Amino acid sequence: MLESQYSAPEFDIYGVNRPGGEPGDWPAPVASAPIRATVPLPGSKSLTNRELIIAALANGPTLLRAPLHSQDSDNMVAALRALGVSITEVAPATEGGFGNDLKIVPAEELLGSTTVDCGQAGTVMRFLPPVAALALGPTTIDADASARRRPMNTLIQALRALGVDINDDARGTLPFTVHGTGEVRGGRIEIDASSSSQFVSALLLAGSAFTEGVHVVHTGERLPSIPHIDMTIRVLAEHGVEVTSPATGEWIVAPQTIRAQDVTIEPDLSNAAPFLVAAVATGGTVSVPNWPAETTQVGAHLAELLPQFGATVTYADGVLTVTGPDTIVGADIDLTTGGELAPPLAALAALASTPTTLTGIGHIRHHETDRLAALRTEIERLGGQVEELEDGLRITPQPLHGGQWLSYEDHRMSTAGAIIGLVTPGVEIENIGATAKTMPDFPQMWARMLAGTVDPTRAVQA
Ligand SMILES: O=C(O)C1=C[C@@H](OP(=O)(O)O)[C@@H](O)[C@H](O)C1
Ligand SMILES: C=C(OP(=O)(O)O)C(=O)O
Repeated sequence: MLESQYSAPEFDIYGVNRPGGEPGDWPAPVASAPIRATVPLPGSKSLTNRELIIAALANGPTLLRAPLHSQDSDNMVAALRALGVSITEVAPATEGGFGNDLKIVPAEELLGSTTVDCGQAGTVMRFLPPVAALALGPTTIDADASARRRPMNTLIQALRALGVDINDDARGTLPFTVHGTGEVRGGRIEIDASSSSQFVSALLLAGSAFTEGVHVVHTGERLPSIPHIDMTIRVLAEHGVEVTSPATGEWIVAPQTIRAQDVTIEPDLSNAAPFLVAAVATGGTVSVPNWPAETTQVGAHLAELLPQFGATVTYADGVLTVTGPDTIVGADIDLTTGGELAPPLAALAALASTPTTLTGIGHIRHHETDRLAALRTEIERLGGQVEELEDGLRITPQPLHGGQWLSYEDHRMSTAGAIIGLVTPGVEIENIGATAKTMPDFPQMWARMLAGTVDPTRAVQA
């Protein structure tokens, strides 16, 4: 296993643990007043890992500006390097405060005979195997123990049907070995992507490099996270790759060249959620700069979702601002398109004055953890009332009390606990380090938000 540079902080940044927690837990800071802060955010995980895959398959070098640097992106970088892609860090022309740019030079020939560690990253475990199939030699793909439960069978069966030789243990999960021959036949394939949109994205991202291209037909009853498929299509289009969709749930990519092109990664709008929700939870105001006017990121839906809880949202000059209400109200929301927003919204719902129902999110049982069970368990442990539905949660607000909040090695569980802790004294987050998956600086960013300060190096970019 590769060692990531990111790990849990050795001690909490506030120095002491409060009663109710275990040594090493992170005492969630309580907001002593409504939060007022501007919070710049690091790059999008979903865009960074798509652009890395595309750059690796492109017809020349690429400069990725303002990419995310976190466990998920590190695992993607390491995986592509293991296949022979050159990825180097270069100092950014404009200091954005979130680390170096990345220069990617595709391999003359992708080579397997290697092992890849996906860590916890769904985008690596789904997007990398089709690329490994294009490499010459075997690539063994594995992940953290906690991620070995995530569904992979749809991709394994799809790649086999497209002509790829895969050695697995028939459990439909990692680890498995892709025996790459340097080419993939491709063609038409029917898949059931109801457990993750990432299966569709994975086939489309690499499909233009398959000999016959790829024609994906989704046969399942439901398809979650459609904005993430739209993101894949948009990013491919920006590199000259046309994806056509002759019918709903059907996509065709003809064999074609991926044009190398330098890109700037947008801030991660899903990671904006805990900060914007903090404004709602405390009746304060939080602004996020560099918010794109137009984007395929599902986090942009927060601008319509948060007003349903009573918040006011404004957008001007590239800055999104959320102001909390005097009284948070509950909402009934179908989150089929944005399941990754469920943890922060569930945390907010637990602080509302009336019940909330979140539906369309049965598939988030297959995220970093079973998020429906994890949210119910942890909110209930603090005194809340949550009913687990087949495809969602019904949250009935109750007075909450402090106590330990387990993270299940899930970054969005850690940040959901931090939200509740803002207004509930004594919440102790077990494993705040789980946030390193997509936001290694989360504890520091949270502290800066509470202090209302903005790091001048991270001010709004021109
Ligand atoms: O393609 C992507 O970048 C993602 C797709 C979604 O996955 P699911 O379709 O499995 O929900 C999302 O939840 C995940 O955080 C990122
Ligand atoms: C589901 C998520 O991640 P992944 O990319 O690992 O699927 C997430 O970030 O909420």
